[in-house]
Amino acid sequence: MPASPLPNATILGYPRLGRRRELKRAVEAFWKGSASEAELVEAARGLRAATRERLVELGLPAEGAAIPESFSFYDQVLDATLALGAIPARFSDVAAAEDATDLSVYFALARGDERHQPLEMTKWFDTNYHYSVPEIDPSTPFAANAAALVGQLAEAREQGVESRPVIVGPVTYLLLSKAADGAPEGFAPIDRLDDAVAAYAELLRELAAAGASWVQLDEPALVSDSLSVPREEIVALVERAYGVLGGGEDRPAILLTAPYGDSSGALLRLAALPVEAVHADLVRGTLPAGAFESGELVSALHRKQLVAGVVDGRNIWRTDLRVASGVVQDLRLAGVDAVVGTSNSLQHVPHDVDDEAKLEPRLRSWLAFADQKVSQVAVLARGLREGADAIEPELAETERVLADRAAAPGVRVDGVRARVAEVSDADRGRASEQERRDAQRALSIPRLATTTIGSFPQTGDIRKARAAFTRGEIDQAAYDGFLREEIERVIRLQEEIGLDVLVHGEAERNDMVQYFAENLDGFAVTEHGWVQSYGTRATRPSILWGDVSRPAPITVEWSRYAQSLTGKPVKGMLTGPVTILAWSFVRDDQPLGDTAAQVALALRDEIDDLVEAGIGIVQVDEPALRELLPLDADRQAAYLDWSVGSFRLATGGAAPEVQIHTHLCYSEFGEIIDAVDGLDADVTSIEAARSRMDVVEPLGDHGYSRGIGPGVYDIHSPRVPSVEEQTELIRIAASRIPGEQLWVNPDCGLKTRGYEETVASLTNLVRAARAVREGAA
Ligand code: MET
Ligand SMILES: [Zn+2]
Repeated sequence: MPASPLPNATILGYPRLGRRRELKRAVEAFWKGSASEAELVEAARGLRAATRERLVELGLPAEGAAIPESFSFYDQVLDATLALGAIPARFSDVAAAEDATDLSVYFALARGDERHQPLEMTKWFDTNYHYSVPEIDPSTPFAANAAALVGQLAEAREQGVESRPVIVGPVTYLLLSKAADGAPEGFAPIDRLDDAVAAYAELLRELAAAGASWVQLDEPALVSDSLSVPREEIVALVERAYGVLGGGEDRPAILLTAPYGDSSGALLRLAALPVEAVHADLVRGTLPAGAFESGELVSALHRKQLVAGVVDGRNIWRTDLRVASGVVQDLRLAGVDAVVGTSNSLQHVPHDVDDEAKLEPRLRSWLAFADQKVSQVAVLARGLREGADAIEPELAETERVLADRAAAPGVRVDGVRARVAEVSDADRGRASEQERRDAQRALSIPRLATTTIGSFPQTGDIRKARAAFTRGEIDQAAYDGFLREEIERVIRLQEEIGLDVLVHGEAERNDMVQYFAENLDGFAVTEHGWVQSYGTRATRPSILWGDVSRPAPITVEWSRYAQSLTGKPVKGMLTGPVTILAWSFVRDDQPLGDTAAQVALALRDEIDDLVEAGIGIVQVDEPALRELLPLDADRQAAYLDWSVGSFRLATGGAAPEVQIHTHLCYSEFGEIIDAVDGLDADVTSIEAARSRMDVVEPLGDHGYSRGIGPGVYDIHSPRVPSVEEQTELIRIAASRIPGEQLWVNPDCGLKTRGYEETVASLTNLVRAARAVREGAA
């Protein structure tokens, strides 16, 4: 300290799995034992080197800490746990083992072993990325371990790059932690803030000693109203923590970031902290109202840098460079030392549009994946250095591309728009609950009816057949024949097990969103557009680029076939509009609600056709309803309005005798219970086994009157829950919810499970339901 300022271009982070998911393969080989730890470490080093080289090639300076060290073997919150030495006591035997290495402890926490449950995983802010939840109690150790970060710095230096270590900041870290089992009543991890900050201070000292000029501390907690502590208090906690960290002598310069939302309410206070740079997400957020014009912001930022997150790290569209350039030029003109940056880490977008040779070139020209976004940052930064005129050709070019996008066929389809315009409130309402209950008696569904959530195990055979079909090795008829056999097998199996409401098993779907994207107009799918979901897992979100419509029925033939095989009711199975949007990259040129309504109408037609084909029960999954809830409380009401509205629009055409189910797979339910009620589904299944039915209580209190299926079988592990265990859970639920409303089902779909454990678990589930039904066990 004082360090030289950051160069005027940076990003907050970069995808970690590698362009071809090399890290996934390396880590999984290590887990399987087919690669040594040394080989894994070497692979990771190679990936990090490739990333740095690529970032320099794309225009980030190699000097001055513009390049973040955002690599992770598994998860950035887990990285922080290791860097802080905050190993939960229940893993102390692992850490003490003679042959323990940092990496073996790391993966034990991530994945568990025979004797240890892994750390829980949960969603990171409003993304579909999952982090490993730290477990903190009053005696959790905090002892800095900077080895990994220091190693990366040295590696970078050898490569001729001065990089910037990135760590989740102390306030966010603790607010995302949970109290370890056995922690005293009333204890909250954030109570340990001072201890954690001391460890961070030590980390910073070690980094400084290793030559780090800058460090990035991420505090997305600053933008969230969904944490256990109100936002106002979070800002105060950040002030307390950074007051201490900033006061430290031997430390790198600090860049404090606030990604994923609007920190404008706190920015003036953040600017007053003893840090050298603050970041603001200027895609989702704004600058503090009035403070810019009044000069307040400029004086608050005196001798500090502002990293202006003007390039969207959550989406794959080309940035409107003219608008972004305007924002950063205004800052510069006002006297702010602005650095062009991304709104958040690019870990949520795929690598490179140029890898997508099969995408329609016109669509491709509208897109920017991580690499294109880095180039855009570099262009904007040049505009700051040389003046906006210097980048006029680039500004004009994006303008041309955006205009092309706006006018391209399929982006606005008159018929689709006319239909949305005609939607009225009546389309979003069904018959009264009572009327529906009466009409649905004809379905003859027993009390405590047993069912599953939809998917059955996706076996190697299914994946092989799909791959062969995709490669053109088998034709449509052969593939369809294979799927029919699979459906028949799954139906017979469910009959044998004795389930009451059957499913066709979803063997035809590679993914519950992509399958619909492939069958609806307005979507495109990518070849290499992988985005990390957790650990080594990645998904390939589809791109929703145009007006959405359904050229032909999608699921109807499979459901009709399944129903033709059995006298028991077969549930039709659809993914809901909110989830389709949440797990795709969605056009940014109109409100999400407008797009959701188009998807809803397509699904509405699908439900009509299913009913026409003799399907009496249709499930519309909305597992992402909670995920998409805005972090900002002010935006939540509007969100709930369009999200619930789109579900109701999708299902509102169903006659009273059609039973509509929905499924949500998370248990923090309290926050959106009104929304779930608002969906007005006849039956809702939710995850509940892991929390031992905790979710049922708020429902009971709420006077929830429709059907509810709290999961009694945790499908996240291969463990087979016994009859007794499941009986107990059903009993707990039945003590809080009238038996007529209760359904018995697993927590979620079975696609990731094997057949052996699935059959055993479902057999036990059916026995448990019977036992409670008969009051005999
Ligand atoms: C993530 S929710 C999954 C629901 C889907 N119907 C399935 O069973 O797989
Ligand atoms: Zn689910």
